[in-house]
Amino acid sequence: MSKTEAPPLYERKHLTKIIPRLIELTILFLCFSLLGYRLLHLKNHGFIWLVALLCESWFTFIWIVVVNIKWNPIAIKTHPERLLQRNLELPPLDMFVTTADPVLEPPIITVNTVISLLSVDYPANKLACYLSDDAASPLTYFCLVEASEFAKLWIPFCKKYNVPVRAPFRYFSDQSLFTGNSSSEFQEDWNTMKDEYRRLCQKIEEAAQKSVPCELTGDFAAFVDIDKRSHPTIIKVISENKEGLPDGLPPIVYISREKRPNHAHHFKAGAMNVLARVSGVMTNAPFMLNVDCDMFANNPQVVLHAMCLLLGVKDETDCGFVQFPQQFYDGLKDDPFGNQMYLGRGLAGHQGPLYGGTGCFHRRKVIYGSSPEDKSGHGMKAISCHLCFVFMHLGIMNWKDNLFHVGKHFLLIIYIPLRSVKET
Ligand SMILES: O=c1ccn([C@@H]2O[C@H](COP(=O)(O)OP(=O)(O)O[C@H]3O[C@H](CO)[C@@H](O)[C@H](O)[C@H]3O)[C@@H](O)[C@H]2O)c(=O)[nH]1
Ligand SMILES: [Mn+2]
Repeated sequence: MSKTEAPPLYERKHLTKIIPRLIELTILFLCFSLLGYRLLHLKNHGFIWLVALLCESWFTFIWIVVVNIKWNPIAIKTHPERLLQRNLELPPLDMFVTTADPVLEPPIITVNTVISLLSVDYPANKLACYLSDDAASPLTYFCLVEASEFAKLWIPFCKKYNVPVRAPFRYFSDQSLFTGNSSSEFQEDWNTMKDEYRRLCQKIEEAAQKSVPCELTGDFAAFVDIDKRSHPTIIKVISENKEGLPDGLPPIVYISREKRPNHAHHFKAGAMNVLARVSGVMTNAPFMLNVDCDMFANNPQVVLHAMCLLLGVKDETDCGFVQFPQQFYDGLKDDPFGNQMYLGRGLAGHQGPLYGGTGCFHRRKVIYGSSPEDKSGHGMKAISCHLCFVFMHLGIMNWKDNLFHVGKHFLLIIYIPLRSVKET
């Protein structure tokens, strides 16, 4: 089958339903009727009716906007199986995780985020994971080293049994995720993995109790007497996958960027810039994923889904970034505060909602501010100093974004750190 005849990697589906449309039109009709009624009888009533008329006019205007947005909802369906059938060489991806405080963001959470990314269904020799630690914490580095050891066992286990959720804390806490397989071999492997994970948690807990997790010598020497507000850059390569094994452990790099008290560090945006710059020198993948440290990839095929869009568009300028919606893990029953309500559904026709700051795959070129027309790679601008500038680049340079959801892919873990509870 020639390339042009290959089935598309994604499809746009119209979600239009007649009944919701009729309801929206009825409400609009009622709004206009009310406005007409107010206008006709305005003379007979006083100031109050005028105020009511203004309020109702505003509501009607908002409703017209809402009906416009919802008129032709479109969702995107991706086909990762078709991507795999094409036998293409999949493009490399650099994955970024940011963390800022090992107390407010416990390392076991960050470690789960990293492990869920390392074990996605994607060739390991095409992946690299970079962790930015704004606290320059030896504890975070220690935990990352331990996590890499655990991941060497966890990744083959996940791939062998096609584990549906690759964040171990979540996998081991939900029985429905592993009751399907009753073979004795699986049971044995499962028990081994559970023990390994328990051991990892224990090591991390014990390290967190101490003032320093281990002796600050050798690889840890960079952390001796470190002041998290003023220190030089620390970059540590934890694993490399030198043999380029597709089933091995992807490269893992720890980064704590330079900080000086008289230099604004721009919080997460500053960290993202450093991640983009360091990865540009080390692996320079054409695509980048950024995830907060309190989230995990809820679907092992998340990268393949994103690639369906990034590779499936006719022209790369049609898709600058692909973002996934977030869902809160362990939300309250019946969601009384509407935390899980997702308002972006169907917005693909409008290029999706605004960039949410996490769970997002970018083309590297977009972040560098390179114009879509500039195929030569010349004219690269300095990386913007705040990630919000990504929007501006997208707008100015005519890149487009894409919202994509097949189920919820990035789950946010809610936890209330004890310190904050006491403080409030
Ligand atoms: O100096 C800092 C401060 C924060 N972070 C990291 O940035 C991420 C998000 O910070 P957080 O305090 O958790 O912000 P939230 O309000 O929970 O996050 C939402 O809002 C942010 C913008 O305000 C976005 O950047 C996030 O992606 C989005 O999830 C976390 O991974 C932090 O570790 C840093 O790396 N360095
Ligand atoms: Mn957060």
